[in-house]
Amino acid sequence: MRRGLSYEEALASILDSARARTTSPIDVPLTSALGRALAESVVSPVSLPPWDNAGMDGFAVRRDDVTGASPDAPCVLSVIGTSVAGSDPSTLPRLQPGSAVRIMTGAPIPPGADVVIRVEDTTEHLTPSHDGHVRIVNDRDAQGRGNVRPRGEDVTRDAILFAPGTSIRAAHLGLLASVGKATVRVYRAPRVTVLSSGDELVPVESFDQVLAGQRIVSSSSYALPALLRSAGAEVTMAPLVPDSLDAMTAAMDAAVRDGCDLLVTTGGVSVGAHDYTRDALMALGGEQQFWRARIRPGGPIGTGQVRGVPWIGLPGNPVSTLVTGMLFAWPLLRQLGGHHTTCHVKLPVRMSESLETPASLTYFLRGRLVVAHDGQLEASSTGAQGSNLQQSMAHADALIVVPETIARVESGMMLSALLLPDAPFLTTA
Ligand SMILES: Nc1nc2c(c(=O)[nH]1)N[C@H]1C(S)=C(S)[C@@H](COP(=O)(O)OP(=O)(O)OC[C@H]3O[C@@H](n4cnc5c(N)ncnc54)[C@H](O)[C@@H]3O)O[C@H]1N2
Ligand code: MOO
Repeated sequence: MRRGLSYEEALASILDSARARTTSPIDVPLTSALGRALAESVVSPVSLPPWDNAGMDGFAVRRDDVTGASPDAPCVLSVIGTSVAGSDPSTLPRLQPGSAVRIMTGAPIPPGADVVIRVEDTTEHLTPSHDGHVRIVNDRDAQGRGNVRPRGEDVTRDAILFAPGTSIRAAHLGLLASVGKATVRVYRAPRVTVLSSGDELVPVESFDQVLAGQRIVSSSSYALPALLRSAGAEVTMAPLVPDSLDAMTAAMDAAVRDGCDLLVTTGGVSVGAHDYTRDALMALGGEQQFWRARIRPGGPIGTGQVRGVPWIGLPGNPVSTLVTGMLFAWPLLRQLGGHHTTCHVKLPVRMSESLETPASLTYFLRGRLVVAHDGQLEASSTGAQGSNLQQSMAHADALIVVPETIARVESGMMLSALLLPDAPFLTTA
């Protein structure tokens, strides 16, 4: 019997049920916009560059004057002015035949000029003359564009520069600044509250109880918020919840009352006598959307909504929590935050080892990636893969996706891998 949804069905179900739920647009100063998604179309009121300008330091000249110049037959022009970055283009002299204007990179091209000869191709470079003339000894810059960067080459005035849903990265900040966006309309960061349950769990500050042999640290209270923040979310980690229906119900109720865009629970979602999460959802009048997916780790994942707030119940084993947090909560938070792109980076990888995998389940193998000698990305498992083994995740760069149809991975087989959102740099074999 097939238990639960496939990975693809589960992801589609989670994203589809929250399509209309992007956070509200807010205006923020440009410097606070990094990592957010645009909630407006950005139209540029200016052309960039704003004027035809030089791509090299040198001399603005007329193409006809300099064509044919060589060390044996230098072209001698009289220098009638200088254009520096910041010069007012309307005050520059017009080039007549036989004249040149000294020019710096980025400075406006004077009228009449159509080529910039780099300074290295003049005798000015090594032996500056003081007779008001420049000697051009090479005409290679007179070919093609002639080191002239045309007005509007980068950005056309009145054109749409970015569409809503664009994720704002470093380069976007630069362009937004260049077109005058001191304030940007973005989707507010989605707020997610994380509730972790389990009588055995303590915060790291209570490590004495771990040493006394009675408790374990709630590692997911540290790992999961970090992962979810990498999706652009504001994460509130609620106090640890004891294993009781009343405690879980009260904690979920408080989280939703306090206001959040997504409620994530960890643990208590399987079939144990103390697994109260789904009962608490029901006690609050919530709805379960699905429970269980045909994946490992993370099979007992549950989703639904409580008082209109989407809920994802991540299984408690710490690796299952992180894997399902990455596979399902991360893309949902991207979508809630208005990002057009919600998926992880998917890379083709060649397996460098053979291993058995569970049949009829999509298996997310924690993998290390290296660039092999032939330039291909090569993947291997990080070792023992139990969903309680945190090292399997800590040493991973990616989740290698082994589809339901594959029961044995052979060395050399091509698979795809989802890069962890905070993956370290890839090494070379
Ligand atoms: N009879 C069955 N037993 C289990 C099944 C099943 O289908 N039938 N599924 C197994 C799978 S798969 C998983 S995953 C777990 C999920 O169980 P829960 O979500 O109910 O999680 P808990 O029972 O609360 O905890 C499981 C495990 O993880 C540790 N844990 C929990 N929270 C944390 C935390 N915040 N930080 C660190 N470690 C945590 C907890 O101590 C348990 O060891 O169920 C299997 N069982
Ligand atoms: O969800 Mo479980 O991860 O297979 O231990």
